[in-house]
Amino acid sequence: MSGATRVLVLNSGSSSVKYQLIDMADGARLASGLVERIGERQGRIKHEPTGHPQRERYEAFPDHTAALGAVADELAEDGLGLDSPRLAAIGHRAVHGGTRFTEPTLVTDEVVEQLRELIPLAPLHNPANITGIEVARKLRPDLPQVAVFDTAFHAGMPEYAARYAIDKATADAHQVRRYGFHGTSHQYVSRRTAQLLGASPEAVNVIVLHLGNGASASAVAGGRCVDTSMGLTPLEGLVMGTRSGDLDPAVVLHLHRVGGMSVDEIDALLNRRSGMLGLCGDNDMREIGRRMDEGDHDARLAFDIYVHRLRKYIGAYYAVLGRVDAVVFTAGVGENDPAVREAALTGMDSLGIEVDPVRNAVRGGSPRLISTDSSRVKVAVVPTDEELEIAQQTFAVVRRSSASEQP
Ligand SMILES: Nc1ncnc2c1ncn2[C@@H]1O[C@H](COP(=O)(O)OP(=O)(O)O)[C@@H](O)[C@H]1O
Ligand SMILES: CC(=O)OP(=O)(O)O
Ligand SMILES: [Mg+2]
Repeated sequence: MSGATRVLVLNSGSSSVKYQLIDMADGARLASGLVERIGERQGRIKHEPTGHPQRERYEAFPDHTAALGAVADELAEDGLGLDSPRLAAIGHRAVHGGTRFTEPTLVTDEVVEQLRELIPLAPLHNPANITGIEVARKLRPDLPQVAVFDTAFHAGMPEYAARYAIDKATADAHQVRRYGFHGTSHQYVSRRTAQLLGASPEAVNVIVLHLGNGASASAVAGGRCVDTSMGLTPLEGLVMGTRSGDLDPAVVLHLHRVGGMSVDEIDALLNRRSGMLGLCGDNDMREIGRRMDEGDHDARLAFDIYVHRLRKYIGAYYAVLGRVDAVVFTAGVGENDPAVREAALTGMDSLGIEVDPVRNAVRGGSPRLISTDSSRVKVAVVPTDEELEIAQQTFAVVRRSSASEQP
């Protein structure tokens, strides 16, 4: 591996692939990009070679194999192709690791098989992750591939937070427990927040609100996750773009028994046609904001439901942590939507949380405080970087395994 210090990270989602090529010798990002709308009539690839103009192309990517082929071609065009001897490894986001995977893991046939077995618990995510791994292994069979799991950061949650209050034997027989997701983001953002506060991660308690298409909250005490809002699958918790989040489990039984819906229909309803999309017909918060400005009632109500759920989790995790040093917003909505941030925290002065409206309105791409100077609890916006975190964890695995191979 001598001289090979670059890591390619692939974050394969249900209809997109995000990627970054990072040189771990100096942390330099050499290229990054995004393939969107895979499987649709027209997709898009946006490729940004660092220091050079970005390239954007519209074309159909029928599946993830085609999308990853396009990523490889774009990288090759900048002399950063997958055949480069400087590439040390490919790191993959893997969403559900079950009870088996709680650490970044070198990919083998057996690991892929286990990921396949976990598909029922992450139906929107694990299939795409597996395709990403398979394509990358075909392109560079000689290269270490590392899977970094969304569930890993939450694996150390106390058992009282991880267990559901159902019959113990049944839960154990089917590995029914709360796993939590977006862990790479919660880990990265909580650590970055500590840095922003000038403290060590061990010294701070933070509530992280990862609000993207999928959304989750976590309570992080001294660098360790003590509770998180997603559960057995990425369906529990906050209201999301297309997912319902929390509901009375009897809703499922009712829709089946009385509504006559099949289990698969209910699954599709709750995962793909609920959340903001189900409530108002749009799942993009930008569009919802525009509609609210025009006085649209459904958009307003959807926003209020979204915010109400968020406030409940903030209150709950405040109580779980006891002392909160910071509330931090991240991911697409959290980083870009001042209206959500303000609505989520308004009226919490008695909890020591005061948002500064001017700071909150400022747009920017770097970690920043948006609380007033007198706010006892700091409020921050910290852009997440799951790809950087995956690259670091991937490189650490590769270095460890090559060190252990030395005679
Ligand atoms: N400027 C913005 N204002 C409000 N919401 C935004 C803005 N930009 C992006 N978003 C929201 O972020 C979401 C995507 O977040 P992201 O973290 O990229 O999601 P994912 O990684 O789950 O695909 C979009 O669906 C949209 O709702
Ligand atoms: C786990 C999850 O919900 O991921 P995403 O937000 O990428 O959909
Ligand atoms: Mg995401």
